Amino acid sequence: MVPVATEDSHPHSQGFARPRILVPEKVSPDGLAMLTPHFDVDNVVGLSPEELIRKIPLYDGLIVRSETKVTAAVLQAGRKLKVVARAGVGVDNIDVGAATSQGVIIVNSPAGNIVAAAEHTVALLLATARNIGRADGTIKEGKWERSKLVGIEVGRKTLGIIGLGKVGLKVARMAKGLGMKVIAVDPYASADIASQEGVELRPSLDHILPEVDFLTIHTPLLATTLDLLGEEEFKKMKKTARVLNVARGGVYNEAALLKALDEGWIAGAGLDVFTSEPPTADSVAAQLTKHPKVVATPHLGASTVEAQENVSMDVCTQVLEILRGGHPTSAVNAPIILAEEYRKLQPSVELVEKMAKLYAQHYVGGKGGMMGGRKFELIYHGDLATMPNTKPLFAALVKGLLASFSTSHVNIVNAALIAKEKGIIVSETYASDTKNLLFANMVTLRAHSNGDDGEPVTEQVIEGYTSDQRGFITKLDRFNGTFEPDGTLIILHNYDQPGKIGGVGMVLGEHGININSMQVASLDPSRTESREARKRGATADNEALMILGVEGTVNGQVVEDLRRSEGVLDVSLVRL
Ligand SMILES: NC(=O)C1=CN([C@@H]2O[C@H](COP(=O)(O)OP(=O)(O)OC[C@H]3O[C@@H](n4cnc5c(N)ncnc54)[C@H](O)[C@@H]3O)[C@@H](O)[C@H]2O)C=CC1
Ligand SMILES: O=C(O)C(=O)COP(=O)(O)O
Repeated sequence: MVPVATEDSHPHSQGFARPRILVPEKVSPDGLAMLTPHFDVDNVVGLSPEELIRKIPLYDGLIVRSETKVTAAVLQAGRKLKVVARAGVGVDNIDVGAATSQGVIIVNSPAGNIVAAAEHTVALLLATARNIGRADGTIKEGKWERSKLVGIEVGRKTLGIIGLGKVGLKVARMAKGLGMKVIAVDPYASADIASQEGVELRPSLDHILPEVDFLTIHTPLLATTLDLLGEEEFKKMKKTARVLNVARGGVYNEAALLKALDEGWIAGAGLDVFTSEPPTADSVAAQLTKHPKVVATPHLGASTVEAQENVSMDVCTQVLEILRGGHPTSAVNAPIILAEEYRKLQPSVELVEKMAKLYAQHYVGGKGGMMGGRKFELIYHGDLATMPNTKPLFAALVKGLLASFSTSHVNIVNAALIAKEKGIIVSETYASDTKNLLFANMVTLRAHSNGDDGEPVTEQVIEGYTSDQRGFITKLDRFNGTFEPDGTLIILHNYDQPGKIGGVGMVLGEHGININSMQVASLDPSRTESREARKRGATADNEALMILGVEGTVNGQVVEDLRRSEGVLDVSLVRL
């Protein structure tokens, strides 16, 4: 069992806290066990909406099923929240829009419980056909009612399916196995797949309603599917027809359904889901659950041991990934990046973030520069230029640029929005220069900004590549030289004269700073001088950059002392 903790008793509430995850519903321990070695997981069931809002500010992650309403207020209170995981399919209990604008990633398990949902649909199909609910109820009361409970067969009958998605298709296959004819409506379904499964796709509801003996609906609950079937539609059906709902309460208008049953427009219903769960006393939903023509279950579609293990593993894997800085495999509000793609992109994602941090600290930070209004171009070369999804690289750029200027939590969900808010303009170019490339994954960052006089545009360039999961920078503006962007770097712009290294070493030694690595980048022979360099008259081939990887406390005084050293033109301190 996962340990339960309250905010007061929490073992980490005093010191450095590990990320915390709140699980306010019953979620299978299989997945949670993956999280407990890394995070503090609090499985606290039965929180009221107010209690949830009070608790949520402490948490980095939230894992829910269908009972917890993740409202805009909950998301707003969850200042640390990075991910909300839905251990299941439907996210209609989560305010996805509010999450997106706050950069909170919503993940779900799109396929973990679809077999369970389809099997439950078939269970309700047979239960409504054979009066299983009433038979069970009366026999438990000591009655032996046979003549009142004569059912119908499903074989050779027609099943109508609205929504031929993952669950709908599985139901179709099972129904075919029961010898049923299956017809369906789904504006987005593949006609090929439908015909392969022996399902007739029809153009509209009117083309199935009069014909079906059973009707089942498997769409998500959306504005377009709310009240999809009302009085008018029920009246078009056979009086012997039975309807099923293992999707969401509200796709059938509940009041219309109650009337259709009472008036005898249809013969029965098998219902797993309701507009309020549990149905509030005297609500239409409550009346439906008690109706003699209804077989009702308390939202059990996904409640099998197997489905719960699947969804728990699916979402916990993603939560682990996200809270460690990686990407989900099935984000509801973020571009999906496949695991395979992720492995290929991740080193470049790290490189781009570091290039952006380097840019921000070397060219902007400490120089009174403004990030807003700058234009950036990310140019992908070689294999990178063929990646179908470069959104993570775009996000890495925004994250790196803002890291030293803002506490905004940038991710692939909100990167474009935040860049826009900060006035940063980013474009992406997929270069076709595969020939003569030294490395398979190269990326160039070009920045355009206003010069010191606020007028024409100066361009800075940072170029790099990844190899063997490591990132390297090969070009910094007019200078070529390869170095690994890692740790604390001092970048010295100096005249390329003998004795320079010794002088710099002495200054650093006086401050007790060790040099771990050193690279000299020399002027690119094919360069064109920047406008500033031209202004300085520094067109001779006697400039260089010295990039020092250092260890120790590098404060403003160190930078000042280095700047005063002879032959040094400029110094910047970069922490990556
Ligand atoms: N009762 C339960 O415990 C469970 C319920 N569900 C619910 O089942 C539903 C379906 O899930 P999946 O099959 O995984 O979704 P899916 O996304 O694979 O399929 C939904 C299908 O509905 C179609 N659709 C959307 N609007 C439509 C419309 N107006 N008319 C006809 N078709 C329309 C879509 O084109 C899509 O093919 C979801 O609402 C989900 O929450 C899923 C699992 C368990
Ligand atoms: O996955 C879905 O959409 C479901 O409806 C399952 O809901 P549950 O996780 O059982 O509360």
